[in-house]
Amino acid sequence: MGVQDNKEALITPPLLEAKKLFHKFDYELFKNINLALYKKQSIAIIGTSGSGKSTLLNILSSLLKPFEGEVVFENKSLYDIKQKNLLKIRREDFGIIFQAHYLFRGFSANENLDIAKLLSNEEVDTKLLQDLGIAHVLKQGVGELSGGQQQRLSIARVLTKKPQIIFADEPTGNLDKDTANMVMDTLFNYIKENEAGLILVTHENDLAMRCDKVYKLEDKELQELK
Ligand SMILES: Nc1ncnc2c1ncn2[C@@H]1O[C@H](COP(=O)(O)OP(=O)(O)OP(=O)(O)O)[C@@H](O)[C@H]1O
Repeated sequence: MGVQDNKEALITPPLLEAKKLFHKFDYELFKNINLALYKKQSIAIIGTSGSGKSTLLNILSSLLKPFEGEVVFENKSLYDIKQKNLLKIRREDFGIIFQAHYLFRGFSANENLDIAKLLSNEEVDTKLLQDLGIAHVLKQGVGELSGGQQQRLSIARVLTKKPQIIFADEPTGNLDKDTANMVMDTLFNYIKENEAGLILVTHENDLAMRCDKVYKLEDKELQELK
């Protein structure tokens, strides 16, 4: 964050806030997790395999309820929001990009984007498709696309609905380094242009370091690295 952004952070409430999150399965996974995401800000979470990064992202994105603590969106705890409204937030405000992308395989790339267009009343941004390097494959069936092209199509679909917060779990996992950087550029541009925020889970330290803030999930707690 620049000086100007820091000033802004002081007067603008966070887009999303995690307060004292504690989660366990058969054993304690993490505790005392606090973080705040502001508009135009990107946060990376790194950590060894099994440290609980995906679980934390599931909690932050409302898909999983923590054992203790709360996630606050627009000044309200997610757990005080009625189910119907929570579904609306998930559909409209949260853009969730996971490793396994849920594209409709019997349909073309274009038809997959039409679905996002219909659900959100937003137009598909052709520049976005060019930036992601998939503008030329729109007529092809999803099954004919490479894994990396499918991944980028699923990112385009999520961005088309213009979410306020992008939650991305290894969004560049199938991509070579240059393409991964291109996808990250697109995500960074998106959050700046749309005053949105990004929370990224990744194994790639280089990609993480491109974010404004970097945390490591280690010894069951979030350590701030940047
Ligand atoms: N629903 C569940 N029930 C029980 N244990 C679970 C569940 N989900 C995850 N775990 C366990 O919690 C631990 C953390 O998993 P998680 O996927 O959050 O880690 P991660 O840091 O994202 O790992 P990776 O980098 O390998 O994807 C793992 O030991 C996993 O087996």
